[in-house]
Amino acid sequence: MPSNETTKQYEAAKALYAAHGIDVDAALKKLSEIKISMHCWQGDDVRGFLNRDQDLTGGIAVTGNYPGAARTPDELRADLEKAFSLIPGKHKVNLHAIYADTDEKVDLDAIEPRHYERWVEWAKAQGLGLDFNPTCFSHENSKDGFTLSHADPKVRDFWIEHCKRSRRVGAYFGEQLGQTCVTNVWVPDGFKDNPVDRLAPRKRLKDALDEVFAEELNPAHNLDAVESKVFGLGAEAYTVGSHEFYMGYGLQNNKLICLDAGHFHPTEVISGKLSSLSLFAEGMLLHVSRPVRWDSDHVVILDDELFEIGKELVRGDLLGKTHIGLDFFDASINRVAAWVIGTRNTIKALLQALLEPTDLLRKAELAGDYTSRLALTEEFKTYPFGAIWDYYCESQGVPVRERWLEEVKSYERDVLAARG
Ligand SMILES: C[C@H](O)[C@H](O)[C@@H](O)C(=O)CO
Ligand SMILES: [Mn+2]
Repeated sequence: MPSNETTKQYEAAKALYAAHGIDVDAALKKLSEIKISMHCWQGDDVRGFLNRDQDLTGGIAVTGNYPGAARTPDELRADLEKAFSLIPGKHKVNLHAIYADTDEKVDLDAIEPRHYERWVEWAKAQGLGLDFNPTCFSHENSKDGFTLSHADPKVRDFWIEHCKRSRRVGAYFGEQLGQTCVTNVWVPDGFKDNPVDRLAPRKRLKDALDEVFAEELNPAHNLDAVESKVFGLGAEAYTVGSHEFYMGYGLQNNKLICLDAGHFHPTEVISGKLSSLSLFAEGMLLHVSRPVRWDSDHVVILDDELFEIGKELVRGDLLGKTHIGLDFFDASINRVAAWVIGTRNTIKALLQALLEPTDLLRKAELAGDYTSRLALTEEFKTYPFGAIWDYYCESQGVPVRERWLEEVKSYERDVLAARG
């Protein structure tokens, strides 16, 4: 229950919003229904448990050596639980295939739902949903930078098999948990230098995806997404799975189109793409991230783009067809804190958007009153949103403001420090 002081501040703030016709209680109810898919790989620097001897490849990089990374599935789950205890709402965990929790030595082309059973049992007990991703990197068969579009059919088949099996794991999650799992395919395939033939790898990728998606799965259990990228480390000149490629593929094949905030040119933003995609796509998956000069996967902060993403989703009523996931990995700070900061910020941006008097602003815009549009959007930025956020946190039983940091610090002292 929120304290008297928090409630007092909330009531005062609520009256200001109500003056513009905003129902704050309804906004909070809506917010509590939005699930954020928190990516497991922030907890251990994208290592996973299947190929721990392999270096991270695929043109992505984690920098930093902050102590306390999870080394086992139990440690990772304990860290996730800690993070969720500091984040309001009930959410999802996004797993990569390499996070299988099994005593068997299993390769990626042999994974089965049973290798993820412990994750399902845990998710059930925690009331969480699960999402999934085939891991097409950090493996012997991806060492030359190509997977599903590989010119060698043997290598290609390995990855096709892995992706097919990943979808079945996704369907198993959805069926077991009663919440649709989004299985997202991202491959790092690309050339460091200018290719002669841009078409052939794309043709191979298209055909490989057709094979991967050939099996019909119950959409209530599993939805497929495809994720593009402009470039990766070591694949600077050409990426097979470009935005145009996957937009075309997704539209033609009714797949969710995944937009990762770090996968576009530095001045290009994903918020601006949502309205267009919503008119044509089956749905969208977001990888909310923060590129700093490149796809650096910094922890998400409350910046203009995050607010804009929230506003686009709310103003366009796109929450029903958009799955919100996070994708960042920073090993230079406490990893539990990284999750808490990024996830709380994403929820805050959605709350800001839900508290906007959109109808009023839309009327001003339609009437050509751009002066009011600008004046009001600027004034609403400093409305007492913090008081609403504090009330929401307390009513959801999680710490207000920076109080969560103390809990992370003591977890670091009591649990993470022992890991070295
Ligand atoms: C772990 C990766 O970040 C993830 O699979 C993918 O979504 C990506 O964004 C690669 O750059
Ligand atoms: Mn991503």
